[in-house]
Amino acid sequence: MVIYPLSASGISFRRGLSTSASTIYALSTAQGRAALAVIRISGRRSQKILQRMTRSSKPLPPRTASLRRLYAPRVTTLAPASEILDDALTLFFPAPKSYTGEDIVELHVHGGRAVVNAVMDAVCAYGREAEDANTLIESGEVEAQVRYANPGEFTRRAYANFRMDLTEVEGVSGMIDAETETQRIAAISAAGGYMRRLYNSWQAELLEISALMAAIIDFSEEGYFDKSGSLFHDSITQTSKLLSSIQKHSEKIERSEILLAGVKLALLGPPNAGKSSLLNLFARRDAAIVSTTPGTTRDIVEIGLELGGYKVVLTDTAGLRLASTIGDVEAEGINRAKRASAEADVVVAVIPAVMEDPQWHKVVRDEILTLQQIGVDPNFDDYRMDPMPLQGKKVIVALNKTDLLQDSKLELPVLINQISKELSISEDHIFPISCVEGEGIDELMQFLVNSFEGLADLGSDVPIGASTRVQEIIRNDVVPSLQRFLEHAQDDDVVFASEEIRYAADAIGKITGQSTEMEDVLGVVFSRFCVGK
Ligand SMILES: Nc1nc2c(c(=O)[nH]1)N(C=O)[C@@H](CNc1ccc(C(=O)N[C@@H](CCC(=O)O)C(=O)O)cc1)CN2
Repeated sequence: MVIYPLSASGISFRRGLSTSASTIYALSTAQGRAALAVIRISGRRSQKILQRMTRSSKPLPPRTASLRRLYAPRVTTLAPASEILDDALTLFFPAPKSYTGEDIVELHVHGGRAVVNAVMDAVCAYGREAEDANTLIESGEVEAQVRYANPGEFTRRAYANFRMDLTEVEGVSGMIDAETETQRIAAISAAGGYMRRLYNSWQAELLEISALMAAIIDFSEEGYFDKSGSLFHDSITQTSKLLSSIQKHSEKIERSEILLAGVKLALLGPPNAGKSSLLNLFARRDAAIVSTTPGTTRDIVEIGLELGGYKVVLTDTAGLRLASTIGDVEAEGINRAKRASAEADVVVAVIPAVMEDPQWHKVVRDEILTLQQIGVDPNFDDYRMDPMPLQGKKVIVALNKTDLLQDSKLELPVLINQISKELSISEDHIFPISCVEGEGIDELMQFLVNSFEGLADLGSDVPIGASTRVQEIIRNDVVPSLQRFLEHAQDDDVVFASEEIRYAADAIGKITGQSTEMEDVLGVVFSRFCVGK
């Protein structure tokens, strides 16, 4: 039997070999004054450190919170009372049932800077006491140490000890970085093992197909299998099905991306229309300079905010004006404004209900009409939500300063109708607002939130977060190799086809951080075909 090496990539993660001599500790909560702080210790010496620190010889009850007094090492030169460090809630998780798979101790202390520093100094000092060194020399280890953890080292140990795969590791960092509700939901699917299970199931299926292919190759001469046989046919069907679900998954990741990176929302409009005031209302803070002098916003102000659970990157742009009436600096600002609007997912055109300069529409109208015609990336077509009479950009009008109208009941319908016609924007997409009085802001925001939902268009699916690493492996390795499999299979090229399956399985192994072994393939072959018989 020909055995093809699976891990051609040669990646080695040295997993399972992590009987690290060092015990690590770190402040797991944020730096700085706080009500509480959690100090985590992981490694063989953690229990010993805790016993000494609490001056207790009793082993701690596993996985149970207990209130203990923490003492400084006796070396202190200060008054005896200073030996008391803090009263802390302590936890002990014995290996292997812990986050890292090693013994873990958690100290929940008061969150003052001096408390944290003193407790951490004590952890280090107790950990380095000579007695331990003797035990370690006996056990044949030289370099046992207690030291402050490197970034991500607890999770790295969790991975090394097979407590997590790489998608879960990435999920954990996603949980920590999540700023919005959607980002959190996207991260929990990875952190909670959903991606691991999904990718492992793909890999298991590929190994099964690989086993089929190996059997076809090995026994074809003996007449048990042939290329026209049903097994070969089955493997092609199975692979095409798998390929299509992998492609669907990949599209879902791309759609989720807009939620994760943020919807790009641009504010556009003539000078002094109230764009910055609207931005401030959105951001609920004074983020942009609000001034009544036209042309204040010469540059682009970018603000990240959360609207209805969506991350939004909002750009306030320079007011559009006629190029002949402005200076170079402002002209550059206007160019940037145009670029920002062209790149935006949604554009809010802010137009004052009472026009100071009737020339506004020459510029704004042209700009908005151009935006509507800007072709969007064809890949984004399916995410575009509604059947708006717009070709390209989604443009919404905020008709501002309605408080300045003499008789808004009478004037507004006329204005809305006029703008709708001039800009070929549906009346439903024109929102009368007053930034000064806060009128109509909620309705506008609600509409925006609804359109964000349309942009990501995940249906009933939850957003999934996948790292660029994962996306690239799926896009550049897994999908192409399965496509090549189908091509080779079409040409009855069983050997080449079978190599592609193994390549795809190996690529998925790269995603989860576990490399596939030929043993797995053999295991499946034996269980399915009773080869030795
Ligand atoms: N105090 C505290 N809170 C925390 C954490 C932590 O480490 N400490 N976490 C850190 O990220 C998260 C929880 N994650 C954890 C994941 C696994 C285990 C653990 O002990 N796992 C064992 C036992 C599981 C069980 O009880 O059945 C295991 O998997 O074998 C603990 C925390 C969030 N909150």
